[in-house]
Amino acid sequence: MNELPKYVLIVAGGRGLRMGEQLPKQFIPIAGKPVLMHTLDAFVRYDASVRLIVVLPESHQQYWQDLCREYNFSVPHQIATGGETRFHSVRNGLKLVNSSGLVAIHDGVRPLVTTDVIDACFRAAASDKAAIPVLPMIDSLREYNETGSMPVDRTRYCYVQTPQVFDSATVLSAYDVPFDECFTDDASVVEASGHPVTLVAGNRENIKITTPFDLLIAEAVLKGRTNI
Ligand SMILES: Nc1ccn([C@@H]2O[C@H](COP(=O)(O)OP(=O)(O)OP(=O)(O)O)[C@@H](O)[C@H]2O)c(=O)n1
Ligand SMILES: C[C@](O)(CO)[C@H](O)COP(=O)(O)O
Repeated sequence: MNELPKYVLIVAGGRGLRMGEQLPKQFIPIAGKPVLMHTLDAFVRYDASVRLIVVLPESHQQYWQDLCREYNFSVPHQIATGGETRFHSVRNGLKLVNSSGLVAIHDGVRPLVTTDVIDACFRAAASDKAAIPVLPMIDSLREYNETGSMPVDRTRYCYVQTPQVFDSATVLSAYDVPFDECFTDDASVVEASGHPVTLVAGNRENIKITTPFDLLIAEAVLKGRTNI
């Protein structure tokens, strides 16, 4: 892969309402440190030269600085301020991308992302300009209709994960638009700008911590990993 600068934009500007805790989930400690520190560590393990940008709620920026001191967390990173939705948080973070290169956008609450998945996404984006990790559906699927519901062909659908990696010019111009409710991830923004997105294999461990159950799973997986 040619050595373009690699930016990693970690979005952690949300409030974690579905977790039902006062403290936003990205700051909750699991397996010895806050979720967000595990996430940053995963990217540094992949490549220590990545340029990290972390998007945080304005209300918790001092809190994060205090946490970094408390945990002696010294991974270099820039801070951007979160917005009303994930889209707005990403857009704020992208303002700190100041040279051409590749930009990975990753949920701060996906701390179990593996080096293999990060590498596969960067490699695919280096050739295709836009790449995202996906997983096949495991369970049977049904679709609601007017009369009830009906089974659908699960092979036509997939789960979408992060990191979603893009050529910087492609993602910067894609995000220069007003917010649309259809923008549930970065791939949807880039595709709306007319650029196709390449799908690469994700990893089942790479869950997004959303509910208290996810926190238990994430902690168990982290504790089970022997190499960190
Ligand atoms: N305004 C927002 C909303 C979300 N995110 C981030 O986007 C990621 C995925 O979003 P989600 O899991 O939906 O997080 P929250 O919005 O915090 O959760 P909830 O929807 O339960 O409130 C998280 O790392 C979250 O911090 C963000 O940076 N800014
Ligand atoms: C970006 C994402 O992680 C892809 O699965 C997801 O869209 C994040 O937000 P959501 O609110 O949980 O859909």
